[in-house]
Amino acid sequence: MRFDVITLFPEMFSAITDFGINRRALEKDLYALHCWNPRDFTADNYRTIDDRPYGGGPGMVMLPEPLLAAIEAAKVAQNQAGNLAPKVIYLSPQGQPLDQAAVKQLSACSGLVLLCGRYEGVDERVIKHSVDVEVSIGDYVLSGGELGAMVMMDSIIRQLPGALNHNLSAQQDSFEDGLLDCPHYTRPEDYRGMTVPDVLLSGNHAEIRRWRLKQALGRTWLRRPDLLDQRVLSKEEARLLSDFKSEHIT
Ligand SMILES: NC(=O)c1ccc(NCc2cccc(O)c2)nc1
Repeated sequence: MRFDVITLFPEMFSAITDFGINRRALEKDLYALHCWNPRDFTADNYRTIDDRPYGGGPGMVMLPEPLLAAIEAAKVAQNQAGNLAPKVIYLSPQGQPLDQAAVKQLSACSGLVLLCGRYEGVDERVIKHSVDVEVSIGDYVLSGGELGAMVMMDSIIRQLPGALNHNLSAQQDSFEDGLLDCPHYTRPEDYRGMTVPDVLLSGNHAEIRRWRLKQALGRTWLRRPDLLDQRVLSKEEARLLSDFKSEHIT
């Protein structure tokens, strides 16, 4: 996976390249990251990348020329890396909400160009001319698209084969199967009188799997019933959830 990011602040991306799973994945060549700064694609001495909005109003809008030139340069680099039609994604509050299903789809791409806006956003003609899909990481406004890009990149990198030290099929991440995650425990068995559920100490892996699935279903029912609406339950899951409900003391 090759990421080409258009950003005024390339240094921000050390937040994912320098730490943990994302750092190891970079070192293992599971992905590559190249940042392009629109300021390097300006023609004036002040390296101007924004201007006031037509129609008035507060704030500034990013100029189309430097952005389109940076996107073109990124696309050429993607082409040279063998990715002939990289998807161009614009991070904005106006985008379609990012969810795990979208993350899985995006992780199948070989190259992505991520456009990070600042100020009030980019000139609309950039979106019309060069953006394939607009994506939002949530219903709130950030100072720029960079954190959204890093959130998206982190979730995609985790999907790349070899990124997680245990294979993904065993990985019951939240949302991996459309449910919230079950509770997790580690040492000590008794922490200030709070003990670990016996089943987890039993070594009975079938029972442990059932307990974890029941807890994930129950939690999803209690905290995010909307996720259950979108999910067909197996017979076993339906039974476990109804057991959880009947045992749940409100
Ligand atoms: N929810 C998000 O994914 C998100 C993305 C970017 C962003 N800020 C830069 C920006 C970009 C475009 C328009 C705009 O109004 C603000 N804030 C939040």
